[in-house]
Amino acid sequence: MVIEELYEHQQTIQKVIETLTGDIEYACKMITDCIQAGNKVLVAGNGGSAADAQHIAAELSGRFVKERRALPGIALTVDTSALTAIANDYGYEHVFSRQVEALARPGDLFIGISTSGNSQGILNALKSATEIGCKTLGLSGRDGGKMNGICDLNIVVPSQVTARIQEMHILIGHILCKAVDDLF
Ligand SMILES: O=C(CO)[C@@H](O)[C@H](O)[C@H](O)[C@H](O)COP(=O)(O)O
Ligand SMILES: [Zn+2]
Repeated sequence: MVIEELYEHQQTIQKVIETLTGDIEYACKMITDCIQAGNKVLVAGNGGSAADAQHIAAELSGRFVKERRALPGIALTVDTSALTAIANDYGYEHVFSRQVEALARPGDLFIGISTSGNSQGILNALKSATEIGCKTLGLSGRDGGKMNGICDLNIVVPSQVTARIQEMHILIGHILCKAVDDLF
């Protein structure tokens, strides 16, 4: 079992190298352009992707590798009062979009993470972010789901396996953070 899991990860990373290098380079430009212009990065996802959202945001406000100034990254998964109130009063599918409407400004970058590309809360947040005038980056998998066509860029990890998709998402997240480090 162990070697099969490791090989599956290796095969997925090989496919990412072959098919997504250009997309990842473009995403690096999206995040560096955003921060360089004085705007902020908002990130959201569910379950394992919530952890990824927090991980990426923390690399910005804290640090990734290099010693540099604090940079504006916010995960929309951490305020349990906002999450529970919005879910309770409006429905779970609004937990991220409502926070986007409260916090996002034109020029900000919203990163929505969903391995299926179909989680309604992420889809709603991408739509709200677009309406506000944010740039939108999707990190998805499988066939990209409904995130196709509603993001400025939807990076679709070529795998059907949630775990492998998540592993590629955090790798891509770290590459985005490296691009930011290289600039600041
Ligand atoms: O981490 C895992 C599975 O590896 C789970 O917690 C997973 O993230 C959850 O089932 C999510 O609700 C899946 O949502 P999504 O990736 O399709 O948007
Ligand atoms: Zn997981």
